[in-house]
Amino acid sequence: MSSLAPAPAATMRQAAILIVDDAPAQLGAMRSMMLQQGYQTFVANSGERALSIAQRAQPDLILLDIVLPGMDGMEVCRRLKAHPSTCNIPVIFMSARTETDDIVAAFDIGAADYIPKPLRLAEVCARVRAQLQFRRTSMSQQQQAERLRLIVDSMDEGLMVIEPSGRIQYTNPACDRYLGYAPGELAGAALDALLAPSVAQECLDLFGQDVQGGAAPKARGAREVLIRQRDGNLRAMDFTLTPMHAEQPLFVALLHDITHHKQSENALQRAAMVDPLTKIANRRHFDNFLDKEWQRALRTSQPLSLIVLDVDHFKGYNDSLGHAAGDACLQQVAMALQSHALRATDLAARYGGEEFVLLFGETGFEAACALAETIRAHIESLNIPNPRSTTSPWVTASLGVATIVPTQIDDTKDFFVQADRAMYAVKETGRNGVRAVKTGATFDALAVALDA
Ligand SMILES: Nc1nc2c(ncn2[C@@H]2O[C@H](COP(=O)(O)OP(=O)(O)OP(=O)(O)O)[C@@H](O)[C@H]2O)c(=O)[nH]1
Repeated sequence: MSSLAPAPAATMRQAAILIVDDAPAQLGAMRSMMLQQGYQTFVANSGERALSIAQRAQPDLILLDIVLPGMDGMEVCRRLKAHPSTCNIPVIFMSARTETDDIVAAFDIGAADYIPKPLRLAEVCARVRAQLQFRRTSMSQQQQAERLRLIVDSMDEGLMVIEPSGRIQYTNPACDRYLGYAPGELAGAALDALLAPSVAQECLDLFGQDVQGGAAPKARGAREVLIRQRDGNLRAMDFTLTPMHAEQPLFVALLHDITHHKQSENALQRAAMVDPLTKIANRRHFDNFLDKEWQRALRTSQPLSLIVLDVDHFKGYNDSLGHAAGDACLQQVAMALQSHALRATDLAARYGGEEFVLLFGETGFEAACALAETIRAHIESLNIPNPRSTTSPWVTASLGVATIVPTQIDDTKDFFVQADRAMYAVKETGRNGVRAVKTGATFDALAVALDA
């Protein structure tokens, strides 16, 4: 025993050793040697006792004699390995049997080591140390793996591990949750079950380049994709692909849900197009809409009609009833206008102050005149009193109409000016009326032809 190496610092953590031997002298010697090494010890002189202590005390290592009364060491080891609470405890056999068959049988049932008797105590200590060190290392690896699993499981981002063929190997709980799948259900699925075919193909191309290219693989920046959920709905996600440095080429996809971000982006976009007071389209929306409808009318040679509407004597209205009442009046007028612009090719908008505009696609001159008159009558029939009006006891409006079949030499600006001028002509001739003009090169040419 004097030749034994000093106990290494690691053993000061008091690893617990269970020593199983039916020979009291051997048991005693082993025990005092292990104590001297700084280990905590348990002893058992039978297989049954060894099993019971192992389950209760959960030692870090078991030194197990093979020849025992009753249940032999081989059977003890078999049972230890079969039980979940003891299967990971390393077992070192100690035996005088040194036949190859015995040694092979011992390793086959899960022995960590096999020490021949008579024991050389320094060798026993060295083997015990090695096993304990190995156990510590593998336990810390297990703990690390467990910690990594916990991190991946509790991530808010979805994570997928994908093979270069596009086969999904693993998805974390956030990914399953986002896409509405049960845990593990996506494993084995193809990437194109989730992505649009063109996007899935792009990913496969990238995988191919990374696998064959030999160049240092690098992460691809996040890109916005629509991912198909299990119920078929699409969900907007930021999608980042990163090659994984593993034995086999694999790719990690990170999915960041941007549905809320998209919703607020859409809400912002919508808000940017709406007049805050009246909640109908604003001038910017109208200008874009006019450009779009103009281009369409150019292609189809269909007429386009524009109404510019200005509330009459609105300054007087505000002055007599207050600004808040003025606001409410504008809201009522806007609602009335909105009710006349129902087709996808129509739009009612507040252009500014008490001025409104309405655009009607595929609407000719007569139809636009009729519409304008209906709208004028509608405003008057709202019966909103306007005490200062010299035109009517009620709030009224003046409407200018312009109709055009646009050609390449016409422009939207002049079209608007024509409707505006018509509206001012109504103002000058008593208000609460409609004035309409046909404008643009098509009608000019027609007028010339008729005059001729
Ligand atoms: N309450 C309210 N008033 C507004 C708003 N925008 C513009 N106005 C008012 O609308 C009035 C427009 O007055 P004017 O341009 O002189 O025209 P008017 O009094 O309607 O006279 P005519 O157009 O000639 O019939 C001004 O007093 C503005 O202050 C608004 O958002 N709310």
